[in-house]
Amino acid sequence: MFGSYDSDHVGSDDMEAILEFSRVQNRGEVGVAGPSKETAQPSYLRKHELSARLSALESEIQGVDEQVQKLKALRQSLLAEKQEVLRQTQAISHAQPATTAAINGKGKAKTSGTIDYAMEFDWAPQLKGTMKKVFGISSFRLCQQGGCNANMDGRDVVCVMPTGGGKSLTYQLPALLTPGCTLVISPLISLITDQILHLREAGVEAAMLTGGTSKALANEIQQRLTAMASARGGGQQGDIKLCYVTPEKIAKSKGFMSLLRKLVEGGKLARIVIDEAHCVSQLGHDFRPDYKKLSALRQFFPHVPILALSATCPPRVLQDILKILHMKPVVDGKAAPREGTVYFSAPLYRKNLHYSVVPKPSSAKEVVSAMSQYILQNHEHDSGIVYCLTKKDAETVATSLQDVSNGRIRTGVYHADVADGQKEGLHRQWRDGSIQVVCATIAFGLGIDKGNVRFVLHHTMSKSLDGYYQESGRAGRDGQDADCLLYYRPQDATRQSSITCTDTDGTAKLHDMLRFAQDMQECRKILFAKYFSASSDLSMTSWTTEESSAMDKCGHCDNCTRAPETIEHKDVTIEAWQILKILEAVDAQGGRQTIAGLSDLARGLGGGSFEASGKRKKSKEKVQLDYDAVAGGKVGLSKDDIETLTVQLLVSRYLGEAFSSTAYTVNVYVIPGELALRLTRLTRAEVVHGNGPRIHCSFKRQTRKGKASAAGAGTKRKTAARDGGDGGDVSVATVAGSSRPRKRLSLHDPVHPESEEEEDRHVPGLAKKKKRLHAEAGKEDEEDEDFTNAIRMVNEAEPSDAESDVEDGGWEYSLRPSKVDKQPYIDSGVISLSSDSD
Ligand SMILES: Nc1ncnc2c1ncn2[C@@H]1O[C@H](COP(=O)(O)OP(=O)(O)OP(=O)(O)O)[C@@H](O)[C@H]1O
Repeated sequence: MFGSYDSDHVGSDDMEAILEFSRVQNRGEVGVAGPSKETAQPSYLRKHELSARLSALESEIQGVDEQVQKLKALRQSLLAEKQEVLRQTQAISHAQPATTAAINGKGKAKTSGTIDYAMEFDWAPQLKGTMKKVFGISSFRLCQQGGCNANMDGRDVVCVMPTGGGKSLTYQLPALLTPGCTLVISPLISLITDQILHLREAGVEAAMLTGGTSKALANEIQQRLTAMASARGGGQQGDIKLCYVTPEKIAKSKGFMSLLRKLVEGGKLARIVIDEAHCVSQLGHDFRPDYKKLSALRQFFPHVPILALSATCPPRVLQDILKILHMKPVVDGKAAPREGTVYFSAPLYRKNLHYSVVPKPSSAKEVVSAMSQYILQNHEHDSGIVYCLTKKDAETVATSLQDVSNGRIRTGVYHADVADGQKEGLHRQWRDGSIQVVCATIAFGLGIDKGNVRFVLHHTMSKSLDGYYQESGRAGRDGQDADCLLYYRPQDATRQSSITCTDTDGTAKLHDMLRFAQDMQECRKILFAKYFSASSDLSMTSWTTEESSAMDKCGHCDNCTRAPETIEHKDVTIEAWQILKILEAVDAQGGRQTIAGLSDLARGLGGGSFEASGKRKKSKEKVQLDYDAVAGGKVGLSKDDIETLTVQLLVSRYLGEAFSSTAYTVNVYVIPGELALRLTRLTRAEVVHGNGPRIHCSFKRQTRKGKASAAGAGTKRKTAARDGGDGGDVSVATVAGSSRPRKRLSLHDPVHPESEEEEDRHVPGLAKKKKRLHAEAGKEDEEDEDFTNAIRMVNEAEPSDAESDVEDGGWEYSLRPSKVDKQPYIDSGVISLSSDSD
């Protein structure tokens, strides 16, 4: 070692080092490892040695890193293989391949190599046994059996069933029969809470992890899931069979994702259920950004089956769901090849729901009396819901219903401002029957799972037909008969308009709702079918059932069973022309009219004058309307008929709306619409001679022998449908869902004089008549005052309703979008406009 030095290059430093080295050697310390080495070794040697050690270590670490990478890759592939083996094991132990199934007579193959999941499989006894034992349900409905079978077979599934159809069972039942935990992603905490409540009542181990779960409880649940993940073998006592989370948990919690990974690695994540799956798609109206992030699930856990559930899923939304969730194209659930997402859909039409639109009296008291009478006479001991427009309405209706029925109807209130504890209490009492009727805003419903709701009344119509379908759909979820009554009066159009006015899409939707409410001819089922096929590209076949095609009448809604003499369908082109002319004159003077105000003015109430103000006048002044010059006389229709016609003209664009907002209110006025000129450019004589478009409208009429009772509507329909009759007035009817005879019910349909002339006959004496008209005008002014207050109230209440009706403010539940640019969907409705003579 010493000799290896080149003496020519030895300097004084080196010499010192050499001497030092010799001294150390003499002490026999060279090569001795230990603390003294560092000081003893010459620094140049130490440098060399350390650098050699460093590179050796680095190279070793690099080698280890490479091995770690390789081992990680090996682990991943082993895990994937394990998942596949688990899946196959499950499939082999449960599903019958088509050929075997055919031999067994179960799960018969429709065509070679495909599986009919709608048939019975080997696990049928367990499915049915558990369904009965745990959920108390004896038979499957719609596509539940198919959904369960495909789920049990470890397939990816998309299941589209109407609201209340029973989608939950399609995953809850398989969750109980397969090892591991089923993860359910659901949009609302209230919905999750309700499901958990039900499952626990049924003795099922279910848990929820949401932003609202306390830290202690979340820790406990996570520990239980971790223990499940690492436990060997199949199910253990106390395993969490269903774990519900909101999409935010998946999108934002890394800890939860790593917990899921552990479950997957332990083979304990049985399936992932995505409820309200249409929320992943931006093409759907209910898009939620956090739902979109669910796409990560398939990327992270490629072998865990996914079940996507929705109440309505138009084709383009379905395609989007499949793409975002990385699911394969759909295959028919009744002839499914081994590859692909098994697809099931059930008709949207629910034949146990009996729809009626009933006239809504003009005074608030009368509305509540009508409802009370309806409930006591048709559903005295049944549970129901009354949907109201505002929180204030819900409270008032609840109190008044209880008062007017002398406490026989026990009511509760539910809206966004009700404290959580109270909501839970209400829920409990409603379920156990101590509260009979819940008066609520739209905050109540999504996820409210009470099967035996026998009636849903709408105190004010919904703001869209989607909303109405969904809200009314909360009736009869147990499949038994239930009534859906919409209390409608044209003035409610204004109340709703004041809320939806900022949104063009909202206005279009409201007009669709109004067309439905005003229609007194077309079957309600067909109206729904047409609307949904036009607004959501949903095939009409969604409304086809085993018994009838989409375009067959239901035979039991109000329009199918209406006695012909209870409506009058007539040509009202002249009256429409008059209304438009009067409005034109008002508009020319800078005046404004509400629906109610226009109706009064058209009939000559208030002395036939109107307030001219606005931009064109400096101050408010009364202008006397010259009826003969402007419109060839007053309009000879009753107040209600004019309002009905006004709404028809509104939804068919002969009239438009103008809004004027103050800090607290939005006032809604009717103005000449884009089509108004089609009529107003003509003279009265031309219209009389049949020039221009013709306008027909249906009006409710009372019969002499009996009255078209709101209270008896559902019953009458059912009797008619059963007897194959025409739904004519009957004196004895039966209660929904029973054959118990019931007394004929009284009417809440307000008396409508058909014209001033007829009114004259009923009220002899002009002075008397004038007195009454003025009194009426005064009363109506009062109503307007109330109405303005109501709008004020709406505007105060609605924003918070809208925000807090649903969790995670800003997200509002509705079934599907509607296309703004679509033309009105009703082609045979109340109004018919013919331009042949134009
Ligand atoms: N086969 C069945 N027979 C009788 N009742 C059933 C059946 N399946 C489910 N139900 C009941 O129907 C009701 C609605 O079920 P579920 O909550 O699953 O509906 P859903 O399709 O999820 O509705 P939504 O879309 O409104 O949430 C529940 O009360 C449930 O117990």
